Amino acid sequence: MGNSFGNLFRIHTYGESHGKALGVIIDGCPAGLLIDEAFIQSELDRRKPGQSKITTQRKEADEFEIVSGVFEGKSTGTPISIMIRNQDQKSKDYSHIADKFRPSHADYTFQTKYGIRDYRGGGRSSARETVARVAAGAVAKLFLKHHSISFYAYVSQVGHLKLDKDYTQLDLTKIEDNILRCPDPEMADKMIELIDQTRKNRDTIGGIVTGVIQGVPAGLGEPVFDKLHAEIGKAMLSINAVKGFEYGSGFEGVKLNGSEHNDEFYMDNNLVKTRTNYSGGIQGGISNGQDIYFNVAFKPVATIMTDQESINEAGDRVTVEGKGRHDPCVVSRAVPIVEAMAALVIADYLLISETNRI
Ligand SMILES: C=C(O[C@@H]1CC(C(=O)O)=C[C@@H](OP(=O)(O)O)[C@H]1O)C(=O)O
Repeated sequence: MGNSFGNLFRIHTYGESHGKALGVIIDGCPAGLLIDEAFIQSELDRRKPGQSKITTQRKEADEFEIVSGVFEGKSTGTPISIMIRNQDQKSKDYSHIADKFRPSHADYTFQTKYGIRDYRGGGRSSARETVARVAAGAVAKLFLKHHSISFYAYVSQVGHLKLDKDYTQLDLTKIEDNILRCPDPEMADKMIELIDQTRKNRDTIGGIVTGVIQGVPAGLGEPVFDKLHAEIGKAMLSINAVKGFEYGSGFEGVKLNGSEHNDEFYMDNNLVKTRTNYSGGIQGGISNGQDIYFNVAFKPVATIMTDQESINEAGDRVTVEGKGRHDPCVVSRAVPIVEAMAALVIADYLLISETNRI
């Protein structure tokens, strides 16, 4: 359990941070899809470690190998397996925590659940697992391009520094213009400086990634337990370090009255539209054709470069040294991960929606 995601467009990921390789098996991708390998690599490059001064300095090319499911450049309808080999593990950085529990990491809970754990780089609990999700998400995006569905994500907050514009007021073509992936250049500079200063202080900081999905037709989503926003929420909350999810008006919406919050319908030629979009493109758990937008909150990375008090497996009081190569803030590399998880949900729900009616 727990290593698979999705129903009809279904992924199964495998691998550990310091093992031989990580990867994904995608089951249910429709046949005949042109598998653009350059696009998959460009998506992996957006997530890979070592890409800037505000990320971990572990150097991984994250080049991939398609092992199955593709013939003459197209999907065959059989499971697509994509593998990414690890190259730059430094497992000795982790020998000091072999029997210690790092504060706010997954060490204690993995040890308690399984009675054994690969402590090297956090093993399976490492955010390196998300390389497999981004590879699968790239395939989902290729499929969804045929349906004119597009995905954007960007950094909207770092620590207390928050954009005061929403996605409709920002130029989303500017997201990749800076190492942080924040479309407001002035704010990006301030946020990068804050992350860099935090890194120099041997500490870490959190932030928010905003996601936007455009072009989703009305009618995607299941009515009761598998509401579209519930599935997007699960997808986002399954990403390492995520502590919060909200969509549409979210938590701020409680400040409005119904008279302000209701999204009035109108006809724009033959298209049904709403004058506002507090619903975030989903009503009754089903997409209504308007933009879907949401926020994902990432905690400060648990590994800090200072000593911390903790306990070992025997329950003795110990000091955990802060060392190794880690991200001072994950949000810049989380942007493609958020897009990938959103694409996986929409690909899955699009296929499900085709089974809803005769
Ligand atoms: C390698 C990646 O990020 C890693 C995520 C991570 C963790 O504990 O989550 C710990 C570090 O790995 P290591 O100490 O093994 O070098 C990060 O560099 C990646 O995302 O590809």
